Amino acid sequence: MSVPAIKLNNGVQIPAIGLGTWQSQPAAVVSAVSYALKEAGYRHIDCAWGYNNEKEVGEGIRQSGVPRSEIFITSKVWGTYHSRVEEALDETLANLGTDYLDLYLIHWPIALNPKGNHPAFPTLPNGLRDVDHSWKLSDTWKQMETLVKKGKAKTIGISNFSIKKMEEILPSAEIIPAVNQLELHPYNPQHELLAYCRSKGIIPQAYSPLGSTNSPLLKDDVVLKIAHKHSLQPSDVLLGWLVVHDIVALPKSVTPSRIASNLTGTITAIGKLDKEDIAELDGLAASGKQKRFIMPPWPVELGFDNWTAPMPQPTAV
Ligand SMILES: NC(=O)C1=CN([C@@H]2O[C@H](COP(=O)(O)OP(=O)(O)OC[C@H]3O[C@@H](n4cnc5c(N)ncnc54)[C@H](OP(=O)(O)O)[C@@H]3O)[C@@H](O)[C@H]2O)C=CC1
Ligand SMILES: O=C[C@H](O)[C@@H](O)[C@@H](O)[C@H](O)C(=O)O
Repeated sequence: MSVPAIKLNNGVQIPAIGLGTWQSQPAAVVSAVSYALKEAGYRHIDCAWGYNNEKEVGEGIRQSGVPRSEIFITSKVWGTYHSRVEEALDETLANLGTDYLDLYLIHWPIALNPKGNHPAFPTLPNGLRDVDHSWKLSDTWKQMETLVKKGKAKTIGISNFSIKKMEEILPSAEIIPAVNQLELHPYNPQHELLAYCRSKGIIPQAYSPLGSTNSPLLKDDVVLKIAHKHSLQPSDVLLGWLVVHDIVALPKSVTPSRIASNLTGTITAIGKLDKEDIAELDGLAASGKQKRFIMPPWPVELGFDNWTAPMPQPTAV
């Protein structure tokens, strides 16, 4: 079985399907990663310092016995480390037990106070996340670029960047981000943002491709109809739709049968989905189903369409 790959703007090939690890419990993620690599044929794992399970992901990689050189590993720098990106990467490399990453991303375009009241989620007395409003994103990107020069990250990219946020780093960037990891699925296709990414040579990666926790998109009537038409599973339809669009899909699972089918089913779906299916899925959000599932309470304007998360209200003084 050969997993399709997508060529990035630096010539590196990225496997189009990767295993997500957010909210995978530490014990479960060891076996999920090991199973994905050794038994199911995955060669791409998506991690983050902020997931608090990178040591266990590293253990899963070791237990798989698959050589490091065959695996594409992504991680992400968390907001409290925007002023010390190399320190964050060094922690991630130590956690994973490797000396380089294939891809390193800025997790969110928001710097958090590194000296705040929590190492990952510092808050102000009013309960809002403690954002460093004076920090320039272009300075975070400069630090990312040095990691490529040092060989610690083969490729660098961004995550959760709207057009507005990309425009804060692109004018001074020496290296154009290779990817932008975004919430992408038929309920949140972000057509305009993707067109902008493509125009800059930035490949989109889809997080929460099944709708995140408990995979709500698997129950969508159109997805079920298309699955039935081609004798596919709904997950195959959702993941296949992404890969057909040259979008990297990152389904998370700790369940062996799902880990396996998310790879094999996607490959089958790529060959079966027809133009009509793709067009119907492309238009689902516009038909009234637009929905985002991941909207952390950032107390800043991110510049995304359809971002309806309520801002926490500061307490009155
Ligand atoms: N950059 C960012 O800010 C973000 C990045 N991500 C990345 O994207 C990955 C995927 O997104 P995530 O939000 O985890 O959600 P997903 O859309 O991948 O959905 C995960 C859920 O779907 C279930 N599931 C997986 N496969 C199947 C299947 N074939 N049939 C039925 N249920 C299934 C999982 O259950 P179970 O595990 O129990 O099998 C889990 O409950 C993350 O793990 C992370 O790596 C995610 C969010 C934000
Ligand atoms: O990658 C996964 C997500 O971005 C996750 O890290 C955030 O949503 C985080 O839980 C938050 O509350 O900000």
